[in-house]
Amino acid sequence: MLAVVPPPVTVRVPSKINLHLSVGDLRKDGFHELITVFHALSLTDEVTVAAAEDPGIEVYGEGEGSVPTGANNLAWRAVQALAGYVGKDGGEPKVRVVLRKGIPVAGGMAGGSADAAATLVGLASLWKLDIGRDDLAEIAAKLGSDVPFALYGGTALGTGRGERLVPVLSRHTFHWVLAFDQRGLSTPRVFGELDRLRADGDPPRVGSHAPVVEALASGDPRQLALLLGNDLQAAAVSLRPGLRRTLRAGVNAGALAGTISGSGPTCAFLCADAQSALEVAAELAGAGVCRTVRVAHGPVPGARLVGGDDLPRSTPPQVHA
Ligand SMILES: C[C@@](CO)(OP(=O)(O)O)[C@H](O)COP(=O)(O)OP(=O)(O)OC[C@H]1O[C@@H](n2ccc(N)nc2=O)[C@H](O)[C@@H]1O
Ligand SMILES: Nc1ncnc2c1ncn2[C@@H]1O[C@H](COP(=O)(O)OP(=O)(O)O)[C@@H](O)[C@H]1O
Repeated sequence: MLAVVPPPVTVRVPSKINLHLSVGDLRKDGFHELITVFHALSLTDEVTVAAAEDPGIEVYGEGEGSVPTGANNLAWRAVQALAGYVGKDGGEPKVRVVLRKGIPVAGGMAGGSADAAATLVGLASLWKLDIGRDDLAEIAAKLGSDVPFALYGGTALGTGRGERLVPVLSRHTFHWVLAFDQRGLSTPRVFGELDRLRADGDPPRVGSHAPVVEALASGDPRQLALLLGNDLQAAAVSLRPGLRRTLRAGVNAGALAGTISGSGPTCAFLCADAQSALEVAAELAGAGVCRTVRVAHGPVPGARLVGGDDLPRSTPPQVHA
């Protein structure tokens, strides 16, 4: 009898920027307490999962040469985590994962986390699992601090090490220009640099996230522009001083404001509208301050099956402190 092989499943998953990132103390487990406002952008990766006798990972697109294809790829760790959770294939899942990357690698936009989240959603469909997004989020949090957000997307307040999420109302589509740097920055290195800067002095800290949440509800990009802030920015600029010039160039090109996303080095520029974003992107591309420029909008939904039925629940559960 012929075995029925299920058709491959493709998932589109957003990148993220941090509209607000407040870094607290270093915890005993090596992580820092965070308060962050995540915002999912239309710059995406696409992940295809398929049943295969020759398991493994293939990577194409943005930064393909610098993405590991072995067991340390975050998407493969997601395969193993879900297989372990449901007791499938004795820990050696017979699947092939193809990553088509648009998100810059080690860019502070959570590309690896996005691929892990997409893999969980794709496999849940491929294996016809009766599992919801909230159960996947528990597995996701073990894979990395940013992975749960990539499942839900939208705009959300993240606390803990970033994995505890509450949705934030965002009334508007915001338009962004993204400047990719020549090389990535290591997330642990940037957190370490912030610890060093804080041990040596007192770099300025972002204030409360509340005004950012209010600006999102108002939907006014000009109000939001005044409030973008990231405690990791000083550390990223300290490690990569050229970013100061990139940030200036975006504002000189007509952006309302610029910020470094997460641990960088990608710079995100908020623009007044879609037309302005195109104009800023064109001028920034000619300024010679970055490798590549992209336009994107947000918020957009989290990991979604392409052309198929989706898993239930599209916003994170309410969590009360
Ligand atoms: C900084 C942020 C902001 O959204 O994004 P990126 O710049 O990486 O995209 C995240 O906190 C990154 O999350 P993620 O990239 O998933 O990090 P993880 O794999 O969980 O952790 C990698 C390392 O970063 C440091 N880390 C991460 C999160 C956190 N709250 N405190 C930390 O100190 C730790 O050294 C940890 O070992
Ligand atoms: N699927 C993946 N895509 C990108 N990078 C990955 C992936 N899996 C593991 N990595 C590793 O994770 C590191 C961080 O990548 P990424 O998630 O893109 O950046 P960031 O943590 O800055 O948001 C990369 O340098 C790479 O070595």
